[in-house]
Amino acid sequence: TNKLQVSGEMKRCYDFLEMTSRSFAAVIQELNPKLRDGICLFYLVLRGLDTIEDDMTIPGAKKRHLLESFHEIIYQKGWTFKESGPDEKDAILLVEFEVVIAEFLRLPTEYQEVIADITRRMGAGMAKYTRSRVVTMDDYDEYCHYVAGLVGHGLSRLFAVSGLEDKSVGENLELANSMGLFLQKTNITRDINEDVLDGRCFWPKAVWSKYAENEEEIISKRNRDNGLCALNEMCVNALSYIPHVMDYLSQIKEPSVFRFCAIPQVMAIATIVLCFNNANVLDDNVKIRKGEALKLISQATTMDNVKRVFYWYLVALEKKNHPGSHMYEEVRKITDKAKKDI
Ligand SMILES: CC(C)(C)CN1C(=O)[C@@H](CC(=O)N[C@@H](CC(=O)O)C(=O)O)O[C@H](c2cccc3ccccc23)c2cc(Cl)ccc21
Repeated sequence: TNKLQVSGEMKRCYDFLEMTSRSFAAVIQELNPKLRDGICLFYLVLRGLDTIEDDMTIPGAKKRHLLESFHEIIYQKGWTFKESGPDEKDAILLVEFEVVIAEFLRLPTEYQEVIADITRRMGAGMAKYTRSRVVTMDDYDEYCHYVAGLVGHGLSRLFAVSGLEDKSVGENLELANSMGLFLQKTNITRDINEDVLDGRCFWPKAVWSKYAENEEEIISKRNRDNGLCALNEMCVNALSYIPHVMDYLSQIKEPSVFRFCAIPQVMAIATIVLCFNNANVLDDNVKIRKGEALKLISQATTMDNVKRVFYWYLVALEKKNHPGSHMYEEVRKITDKAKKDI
């Protein structure tokens, strides 16, 4: 990455990228120059939204106003926000957000319009969910659409606008949505212990209320068998996006765009298979080992390799799926179908 060619402010933006998510920052920096800055800035704008959404010290009305107007804030030179709670890990990004805005305003107008449109729709969706909980399965799909599906929409439109991918990639937004939902639903399923201990819960009440009286009971040791039933239902729900993920990745041609898209997906399949029927998820924040992650990153280079990775993990899932484990039949259907298709 010849950083020397970027402006001082853009250099600072890449510093923020590395602060927020080191491993993924490297993948963004390896993107084709036509997309590198645009996606770095898109990522930072989304991280700015996320930092506001996550900050429990911002009063409800003020938070909703910030979320709903963030798509206009990104056009306001000099805007900064110094009121983040002390625990917000990315607070520095909002303090120095004017740097992101200055560079955003230097992007081609077409890129700005995609980023602003997604920011507007995501901010409105996040604002809606500051008031209501995720109750029904439709709420679950809608919330994940707002915070992750729309990212797929925006990225696919940027890929098309850059000319590096076919126009159709920016039009088939159902597949793009599924790319985001697979990642987000995997994260939500994995993070239940951390979220419940933080007083939050993104698992739909429609699932957990069959097995627990309240959110704390999902992870309690005395309710373990029921907690595992809920966990397995959450895993099966996330696994349902795999066919769409395969179809989406099959249409991506530019190598750096393929890796950018494939790396999070191979991490997600490994994570969701690790979570299935795994009581540790209810007690801890389980993560795939660093060595396994590095191996996955090295594999996420071609469609054939990605198919092999998914196939391998679905065979591993089949091995974990014992008669008597909850969702046994549904998992059988997924693994049998995948063994035919992949
Ligand atoms: C919520 C989320 C899944 C959309 C977050 N999200 C991702 O998870 C990142 C990966 C990431 O940040 N990994 C972190 C791990 C972590 O923080 O959990 C890492 O350090 O490796 O990838 C996604 C992402 C990348 C490529 C294609 C996508 C298509 C649709 C939706 C999202 C897509 C992402 C792309 C952009 Cl532009 C912005 C955000 C994301």
